[in-house]
Formats: sequence, C-alpha cells, structure tokens
Amino acid sequence: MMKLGFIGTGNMATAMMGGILANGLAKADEVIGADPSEAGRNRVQEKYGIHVTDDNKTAAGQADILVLSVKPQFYADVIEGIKDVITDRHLIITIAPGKTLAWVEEQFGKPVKIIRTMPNTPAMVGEGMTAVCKNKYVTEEEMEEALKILGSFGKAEVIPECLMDAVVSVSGSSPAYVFVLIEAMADAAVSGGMPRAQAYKFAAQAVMGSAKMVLETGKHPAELKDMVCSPAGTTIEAVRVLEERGFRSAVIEAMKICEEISKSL
Ligand SMILES: NC(=O)C1=CN([C@@H]2O[C@H](COP(=O)(O)OP(=O)(O)OC[C@H]3O[C@@H](n4cnc5c(N)ncnc54)[C@H](OP(=O)(O)O)[C@@H]3O)[C@@H](O)[C@H]2O)C=CC1
Ligand SMILES: O=C(O)[C@@H]1CCC=N1
Repeated sequence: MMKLGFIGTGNMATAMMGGILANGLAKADEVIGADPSEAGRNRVQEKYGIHVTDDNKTAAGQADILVLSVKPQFYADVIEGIKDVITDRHLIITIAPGKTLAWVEEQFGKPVKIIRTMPNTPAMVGEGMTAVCKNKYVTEEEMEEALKILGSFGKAEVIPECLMDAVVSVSGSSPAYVFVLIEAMADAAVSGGMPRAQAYKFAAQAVMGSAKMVLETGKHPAELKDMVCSPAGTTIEAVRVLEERGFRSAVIEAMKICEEISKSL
C-alpha cells in the first residue's frame, strides 16, 4: 500500500485528508503529516489518528505520494529541506498557486515526478473542485492513481497547465466570494426580520440549489435566471439594481486580480 505524506497540516491538508480517509483510499496508519506547529499536528492527529512529525524529512522519507500543503512562500525552503530524500519512487503533489511544474522541478534540481493541482476548501464536505496537470515523468497510471485520490474529496479534472491561474480564480479562491455573497444575502434577510441562523440556511441552500441547477440541467445560466424573473415581478428589479451597481463587473475585475496575483506568486 502507498504511503501518503503531507508537508503542512493546515486547512487544505485537513480537507484533503478527510476525503481520502473517509473513502478508504488510505488508512490512517498509512498517512503522515509534518508541521512545525504543535497545535496543527495535534489537530490532525486527534481528528484522523494519522502519524505526525515536526520533521519534514521524516514525512518525505516515509511517503510515496507527498503533498506540499504549505503556503507558496514556503515552497522553496520546504523543497530545499526534503530534496535529498526524494527519489524516483516519490510522486510530489503541489497545491500552491503560481508554482509551475518547471519551477518546482528546478527547486528539486533533478527529475522528479510532479503533479500540480489547485483544490478548494469545499473538499472538507466532499464537494471540492480540483484541477490537475503533470510533468513528463509522471506515467498515465500514476496520474490515474492521483486522480482517484484527488477525486475522493470532490471532482478532479485534468487541465492544461496554462489554465491554472484562471482555475485559482474560478474555483480555488471563489468559495470566499460565495461566502461573502451568502453573508450579504443573510444580512439583508435579517434586515427583513429573519433570525440570523435561519437566514444563513436559506441563503446557503439557495446558492447550493442554484449551483446544482447549472450542473444538472445543462441550461445556460442566463436561461435559468430568466426562469426566476417574472414580468413586472420582484426578481427582475433585484437584477436591475445588481447590474446598476456593477455586480457582474465587480466579480470579473476581482477574479482578474486574483488570476494576476496567482501568476505573480
Ligand atoms: N485554503 C484554501 O482555500 C486553499 C489553499 N491552497 C493552497 O494550499 C496551501 C496551504 O494552504 P492552507 O492549508 O490554507 O494554509 P494553512 O496556513 O492553513 O496551512 C499551512 C500549514 O503549514 C504549516 N507550515 C508552515 N511552514 C511549514 C514548514 N516549513 N514545513 C511544514 N509545515 C509548515 C503551517 O504552520 P503555521 O500555521 O505554524 O505557519 C500550517 O499549519 C497553500 O499553498 C495555499 O495557497 C490551495 C487551494 C485552496
Ligand atoms: O488565497 C490563496 O492564496 C489560496 C489559493 C487559493 C485559495 N486560497
């Protein structure tokens, strides 16, 4: 059985581990997480019963598949610290924005199997969306294995590497915009008299249902919008105000900045 390692046991690693363990793609005993933070280590150990260490090299040495789940700013140092124990047995999975396959390979300074991904936090509830691409050393069989693992916490799809920065914007970071939208919708409902907890539930369920309609009906989002807008009704007036306030362009401009920052990391 393959051993799975995580360098960094923060938000994203925790989310990924949850799906992997729940779907039996690895047993807790076959997973090791390294993190300098004791609180971080304790959290995943208590939650999942996996092995933990404060030494990245130990985790890297034991793992066959190794996820680099630290912030992009730490990538260079982390790779420098583990590269001596990385062999052709290892499959490295990256999850950081901006870090290209070529850049990661250069940091290792030798041929290394690398799969570059961009997951998102809905992985925590099994509804992640992960984009995946690989370098030339990864075989199709290894890619299939990685897709099984990445698919255990949501959807995983192979994309050309040139789309990765757009992916950061459309699915990596986008849960944050949606949470802002849900919070704003709930604020309005509270202002209309609804208790706050109930307002979050109504707003979130409406967002989830709308997303499901896009995914399951195959209809254009504009057609689905038109189905909600009755003539002289309530919705079209709300849409009018959103357009007047630049809702669409605010979303697009925010996402373009997100993409630019990703490219610059
Ligand atoms: N959160 C998200 O929505 C998404 C994040 N990502 C990417 O995933 C990666 C991890 O992000 P996220 O989980 O949110 O970040 P977190 O800060 O939650 O987790 C990172 C963990 O790594 C630890 N750490 C710091 N330095 C080292 C080191 N040298 N060796 C080992 N561990 C270290 C941190 O400890 P300490 O806290 O003590 O510094 C922390 O526990 C980033 O590259 C991010 O861009 C990708 C998609 C979505
Ligand atoms: O904000 C970030 O940089 C990371 C990448 C995608 C989501 N969170």
